[in-house]
Amino acid sequence: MPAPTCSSCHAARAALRRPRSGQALCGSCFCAAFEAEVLHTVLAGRLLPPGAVVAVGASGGKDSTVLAHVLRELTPRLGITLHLVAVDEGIGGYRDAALEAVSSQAARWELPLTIVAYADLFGGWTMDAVARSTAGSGRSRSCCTFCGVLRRRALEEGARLVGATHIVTGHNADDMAETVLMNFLRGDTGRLARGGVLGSGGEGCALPRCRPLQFASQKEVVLYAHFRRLRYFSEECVYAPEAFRGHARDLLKQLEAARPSTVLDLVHSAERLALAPAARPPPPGTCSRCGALASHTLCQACALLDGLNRGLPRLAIGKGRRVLQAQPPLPGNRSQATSDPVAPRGPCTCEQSRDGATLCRDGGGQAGAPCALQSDLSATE
Ligand SMILES: Nc1ncnc2c1ncn2[C@@H]1O[C@H](COP(=O)(O)OP(=O)(O)OP(=O)(O)O)[C@@H](O)[C@H]1O
Repeated sequence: MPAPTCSSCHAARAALRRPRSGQALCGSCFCAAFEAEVLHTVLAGRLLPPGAVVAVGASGGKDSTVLAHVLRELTPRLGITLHLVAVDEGIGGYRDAALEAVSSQAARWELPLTIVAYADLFGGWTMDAVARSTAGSGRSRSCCTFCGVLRRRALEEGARLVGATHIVTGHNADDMAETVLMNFLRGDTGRLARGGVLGSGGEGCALPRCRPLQFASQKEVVLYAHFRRLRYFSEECVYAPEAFRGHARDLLKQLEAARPSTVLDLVHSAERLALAPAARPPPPGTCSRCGALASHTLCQACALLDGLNRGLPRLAIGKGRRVLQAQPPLPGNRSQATSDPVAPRGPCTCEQSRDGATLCRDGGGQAGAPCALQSDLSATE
């Protein structure tokens, strides 16, 4: 049976049925509709005002490739300037190839590109070093936690470096739905409360950031890249298989098979979610070390770096963080981002007391008190 005619231009043969509406469209009408929807998201949400200098978080993957391309198409309508900012996390066998993809995109599209590296920003720490430090081997389940927090900080630093007024990332509807599901599964009400908003207005000293592809499904992002013939890097990060996100993704796929609107329904649920007053997180303050927005004394990035530099990497995750906050600060400065490289310390040396309770010599606990590192490890495994 021949393909139906495009229901928009009524001239070309339809090349796809839109997953969300079932509408039969040709490739160019689909791309035009996709771009119009992103434009609507940006304008309706007042995400990027005319004159904005926008740092696009460019990973070389499909989402940020599509985001950069669409925004470049929309630049005349929006009156914005684009600058690609790529973060080199220091992940051997993965990021180098992705950065090559970003560099060739920047050259092809004639967009300025700036690359910032964890090693330079975070006192010598690369993600491979963090992974070795957290697990004693090359892999760790908490890698994505560290990487997510540090990448957010690195993107902020990179955006400031290029004089950006706004940051955009390529998170799509599927990414958002996974995050909502994960926050539900973890009972993380604080993140649930923030999860649905299209972007942050730049509280504290942070630059405003937003996700213009938040309502675009992953399938449509891939279709757009296909019809626009965009080349991108598609390998999975070497640490991703260990992440909890993978379980949320699998669950979402099953739910979507039974109910195709699951992804967008979850995104919209998060938008409308209102927490009971007692469950609302306290208003954030500022990090005592770097001045970034923080719900504790230290922001997440400074707390993680502090834990790493003390040789107690997991102390900054979960309950151990409270113990870490009580520690006198290590000599450091703004986010420790520009501090001299600090050699990673060895693992905590705990000992067993006579009554069998674990005592800690440098795990952050008081003499004779249970080791905070030990209890934190069990909380996060
Ligand atoms: N190394 C990086 N440098 C700059 N921005 C990044 C980097 N990694 C991720 N981002 C930004 O964060 C967004 C979400 O990244 P994440 O890896 O969680 O999802 P993804 O679906 O794989 O995205 P992508 O397909 O763009 O790689 C990306 O679209 C990009 O905008």
